[in-house]
Amino acid sequence: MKIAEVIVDVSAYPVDRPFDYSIPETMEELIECGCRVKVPFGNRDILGFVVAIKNETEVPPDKLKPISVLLDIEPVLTGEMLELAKWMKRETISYEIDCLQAMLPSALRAKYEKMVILETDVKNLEEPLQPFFQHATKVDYKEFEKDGLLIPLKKALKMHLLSIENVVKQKGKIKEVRKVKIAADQNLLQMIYEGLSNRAKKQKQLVLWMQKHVGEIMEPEVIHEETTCSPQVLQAVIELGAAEYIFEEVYRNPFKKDVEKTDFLTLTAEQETALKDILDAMDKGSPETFLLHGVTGSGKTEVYLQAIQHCIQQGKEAIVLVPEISLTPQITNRFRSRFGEQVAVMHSGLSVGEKYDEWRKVHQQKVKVVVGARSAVFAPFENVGLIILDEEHESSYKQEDSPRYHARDVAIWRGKFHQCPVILGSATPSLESYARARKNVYKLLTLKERALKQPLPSVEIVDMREELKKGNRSMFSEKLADSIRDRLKKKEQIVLFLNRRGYSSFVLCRDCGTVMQCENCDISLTYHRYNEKLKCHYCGYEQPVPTNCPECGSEHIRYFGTGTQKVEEELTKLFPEARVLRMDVDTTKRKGAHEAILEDFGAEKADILLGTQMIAKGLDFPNITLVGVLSADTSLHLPDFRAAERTFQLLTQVSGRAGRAEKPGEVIIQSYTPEHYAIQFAKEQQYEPFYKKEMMMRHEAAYPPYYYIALIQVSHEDVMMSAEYAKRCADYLRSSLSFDASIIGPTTAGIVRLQNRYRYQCLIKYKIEPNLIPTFLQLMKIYRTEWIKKGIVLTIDLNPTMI
Ligand SMILES: Nc1ncnc2c1ncn2[C@@H]1O[C@H](COP(=O)(O)OP(=O)(O)OP(=O)(O)O)[C@@H](O)[C@H]1O
Ligand SMILES: [Zn+2]
Repeated sequence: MKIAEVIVDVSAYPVDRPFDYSIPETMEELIECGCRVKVPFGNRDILGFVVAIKNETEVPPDKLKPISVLLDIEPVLTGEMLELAKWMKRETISYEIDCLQAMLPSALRAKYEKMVILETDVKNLEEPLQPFFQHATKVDYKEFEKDGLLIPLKKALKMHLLSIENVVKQKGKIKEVRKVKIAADQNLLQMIYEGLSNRAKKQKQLVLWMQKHVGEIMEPEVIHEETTCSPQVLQAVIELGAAEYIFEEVYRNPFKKDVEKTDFLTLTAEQETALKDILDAMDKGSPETFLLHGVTGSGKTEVYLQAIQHCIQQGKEAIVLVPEISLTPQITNRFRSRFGEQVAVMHSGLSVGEKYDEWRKVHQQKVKVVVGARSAVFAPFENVGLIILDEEHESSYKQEDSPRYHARDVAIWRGKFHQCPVILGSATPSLESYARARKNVYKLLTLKERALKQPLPSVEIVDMREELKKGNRSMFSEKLADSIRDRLKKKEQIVLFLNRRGYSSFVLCRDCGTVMQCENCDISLTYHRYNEKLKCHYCGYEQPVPTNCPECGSEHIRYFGTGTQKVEEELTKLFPEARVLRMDVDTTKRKGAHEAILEDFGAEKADILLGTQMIAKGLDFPNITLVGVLSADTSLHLPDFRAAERTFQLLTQVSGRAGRAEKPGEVIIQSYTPEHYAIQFAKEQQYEPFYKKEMMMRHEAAYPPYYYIALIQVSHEDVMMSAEYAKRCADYLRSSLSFDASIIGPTTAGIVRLQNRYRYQCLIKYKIEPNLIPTFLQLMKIYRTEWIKKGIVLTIDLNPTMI
């Protein structure tokens, strides 16, 4: 008898290990490692992944249960992925099941119909399969199941004569998906909530959750995933009127337009040198990591493109990672215009079905290149020849939820597995990567000049304190206003960058100084003009703007700070002739909106592009000659040791949008702390001096890259419980770790109360600590077996990107 080791889908189980199940005879020829199955666990059937197949087990025969259902006859995960999950689980202290799930598109977690598609001439099929495809090219998988033809089907799949497609719902040529639209009326939801009896606990929970997502449209799978409610519970709540089903058309081709082919550019000498080293590593099959440090506009992308070309010529595949925020059509089109149909794109803007389609192209080896955000690092290619992380310094490469992996680490692991090089590219590398490059752990490649030899833009810093003294209370300094006027006259384009969102950052009572706060979090609420409400950006809580101060009753309520909407208003007042496009979370909510705004700006349908972080990266428009940074300081004063680094990176990146073609660029940075070194070095646009200064600061404070850090966070609804268990946690760490590791805390977290939970944390700094992982695993075990029952939530984040 054959035995399967199965990782089961219960991530709250104290022991994280595979369980043995017997393989029923009917499945023996069909089952493989990487297939999903249903297995009995406790008193129900749950999902699991087969991670190994063996002949023996220590489980006594009367305890051994058989696999109930085989979900895939083609494995969804490769052997590489199963191995990677084992590594990730230890590296990030998470459940193996969470690692495995993170590698798959969410469509595989949803309900779908499986169809078998004919990929060849019917005659090439084995005889028993032929009748199915005499009159159809698409046949329901269930037919084969019913007729016991899974074995020949599997064979045909292996030979790529057939393929399997998962379909959400089909009607004619258009694919429709069913979505859930949550009621837009907060009061209605509240009434439904209050009307539910306390015994309907799950339904109450769901309605409570819906109150934070008023009016939103979501896929039911997303709701199930986020709330763990069953379809029955959702159905019941929909019947009560808290939400309704709507149908949306889904165009399964995520590319709206075809792109024209572009040719390879003749490389500059610097690009040539960099490329040569990369190609050498590819030819030698050497898993080297390169850090491609190139100033903005130096043509890093062209180097990637030519390296990918070489990779394809070698018959291998390439993975390109881009931060979600800059995964714009501009970027993806540059890859599509070179490699056409050989490119798949993966990002969060796609629907569940589209994501799945793209993933399947990769899984079935129909494409050679994947361009995507963080999770595309798991693209199931089997013959990877090159992995690229563009803008490698971006914090979005680190996943903030379990499994807390960094795409850079996963990329390097895969590079070793496939014996292929990894390129980390940036104009402003993270300190960690640059330090590694200086120690020759990574190989440093440098592009010092812009591709067309254009000079970097000139940068001027305006001291906003002086403006105030002069009596200028506007958001625009005289200098910036003059320059904007000048460009409008010359019909050149302007980018204005604001590191904020919403209309006003916060609302304050002028008499007593009370700032309107979220009910659930220790965070001030943000005013949103489009619905005239105050909103919490952390938990989604919303309330109307009070007419009187809740503390002192005063009517003197004032809006503070500047958001993009407010800037836009002032812009139209100052420059009524200017055509302004605003790009922030509010204007890009609708699918494709991002794309449309950039397209309009590219077609010069607007003079000014005003936006948040979204516009700092990747934009490559020749007519932009002025970049204005309205307030450089906002990211500088965050309580995080990377605040200066982030500010420097942001300012350098956004400055780099100016003067990329023939016309020279100008950058104006407004600041209330112009003397700060991050701002001064950004003015020089010199990475090296900034790096040296910042390394000194990190050295003094014993922070990365000199030390590693790990962050343990404990939270509970009761502040005393949270404090108590955080202390137990710190005590445990102190008793288990060596003297080389310093443990700071427990202290309260930056935001103490979030979503009604009080948060404490311990920070661990260490250089070499052999006991670290075993200690964490042990701590996790204590948590999972005991503390979790008391309502404690404990998370461990190794190398956190934000603290
Ligand atoms: N060898 C070359 N010859 C001519 N033009 C080039 C060459 N290399 C790049 N370019 C052009 O220079 C511009 C900047 O290149 P690219 O966007 O690749 O730079 P980058 O380093 O990725 O920039 P950033 O980091 O600012 O996004 C692009 O318009 C690109 O087409
Ligand atoms: Zn909140």
